[in-house]
Amino acid sequence: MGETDSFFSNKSAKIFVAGHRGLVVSAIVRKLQSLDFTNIVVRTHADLDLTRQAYVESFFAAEKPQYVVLAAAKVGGIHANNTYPADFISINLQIQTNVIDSSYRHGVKKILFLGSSCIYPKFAPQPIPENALLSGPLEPTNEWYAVAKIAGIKMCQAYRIQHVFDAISAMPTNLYGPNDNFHSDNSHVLPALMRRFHKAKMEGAKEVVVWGTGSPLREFLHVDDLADAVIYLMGNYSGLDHVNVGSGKEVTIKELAELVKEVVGFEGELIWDTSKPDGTPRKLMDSSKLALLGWNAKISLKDGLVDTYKWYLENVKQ
Ligand SMILES: NC(=O)C1=CN([C@@H]2O[C@H](COP(=O)(O)OP(=O)(O)OC[C@H]3O[C@@H](n4cnc5c(N)ncnc54)[C@H](OP(=O)(O)O)[C@@H]3O)[C@@H](O)[C@H]2O)C=CC1
Ligand SMILES: C[C@H]1O[C@H](OP(=O)(O)OP(=O)(O)OC[C@H]2O[C@@H](n3cnc4c(=O)[nH]c(N)nc43)[C@H](O)[C@@H]2O)[C@@H](O)[C@@H](O)C1=O
Repeated sequence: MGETDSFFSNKSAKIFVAGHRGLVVSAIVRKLQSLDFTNIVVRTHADLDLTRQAYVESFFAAEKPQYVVLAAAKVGGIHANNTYPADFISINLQIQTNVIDSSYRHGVKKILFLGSSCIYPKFAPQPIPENALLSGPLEPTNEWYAVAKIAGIKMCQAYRIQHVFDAISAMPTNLYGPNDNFHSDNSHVLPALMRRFHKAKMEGAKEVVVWGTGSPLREFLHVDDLADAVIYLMGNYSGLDHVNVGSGKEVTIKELAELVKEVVGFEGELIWDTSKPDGTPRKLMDSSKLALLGWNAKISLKDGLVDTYKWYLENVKQ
């Protein structure tokens, strides 16, 4: 354990990337393929339900992956988190417990667990350092998901301490890009607004409704940058503590809405629905630990939005 260069030296090592149709996993698979990794194992949710411990055990016994990236999860925006708290806590606890434990039991050399910036207290110091974890109350709209993710970090740490198992955790900020979830209500803000502005443009609507006050600040990272960071950490980090992964740039939701509106080419007005929750007021992460390890984000929000809208037009049924 602690040997960090072997990941890049064996391009035929078997890597299980859990959650393969998702935003993050599809980007990680693209990144691994671009680096000539040849033995990437994926399973659809229908083929392998990761909440079922016996199925997960059988899968690991049969496939014996050498590396695991765990990005399968129950994921959604502020409305989904607030509406389905039981799903967000129970599904995520089950998936991560099954996958981390089976990885250890079946001799996986290294696992990376993906958490989220929502693990931090609602009023954490800004930018948020890794050691702000468990220093205050969570944001109520996503505390169930956050508690599951915090348990994932602690499980990786506990297995490292007790079993000398190379389990690391990365905490991404709000992500976006190709293969995002563009659902009208359950998605995150960026794909939700892209879809709503596009629909309004096509229908010649004069107004688009945006949730909340527009004042919360969010940090966005393109999923290709996140995939690059994840692979970088697989090859260059083997520590007990989790690592923040952000772009270092934040915008208000109002600024984001104006930018998405411009990229999509919608020319009407924004109407703010203040009956909808704002969520946490600000969550800019301090990603200096990752910068010290040698990694920084490359894709600007404007370029990332243009790329994502192009993908949306080519791939999402209008
Ligand atoms: N998107 C974001 O802004 C952020 C995401 N993250 C984290 O990144 C990771 C990936 O998120 P993201 O790609 O956005 O999410 P997606 O919803 O796009 O992808 C998650 C994937 O997990 C699969 N999955 C869910 N439940 C199960 C299950 N029981 N068995 C097998 N597969 C399952 C989903 O399949 P299906 O759709 O069929 O259920 C889906 O393919 C998650 O850990 C998330 O917490 C962290 C910070 C921000
Ligand atoms: C990644 C992260 O994602 C979630 O937390 P969140 O950052 O609050 O995410 P969000 O993208 O849903 O909202 C951001 C802001 O945007 C506003 N907003 C405006 N209009 C729409 C809109 O149409 N849809 C949505 N979803 N939000 C909107 C919304 O009111 C809020 O102020 C959690 O799942 C959390 O667990 C998590 O990990």
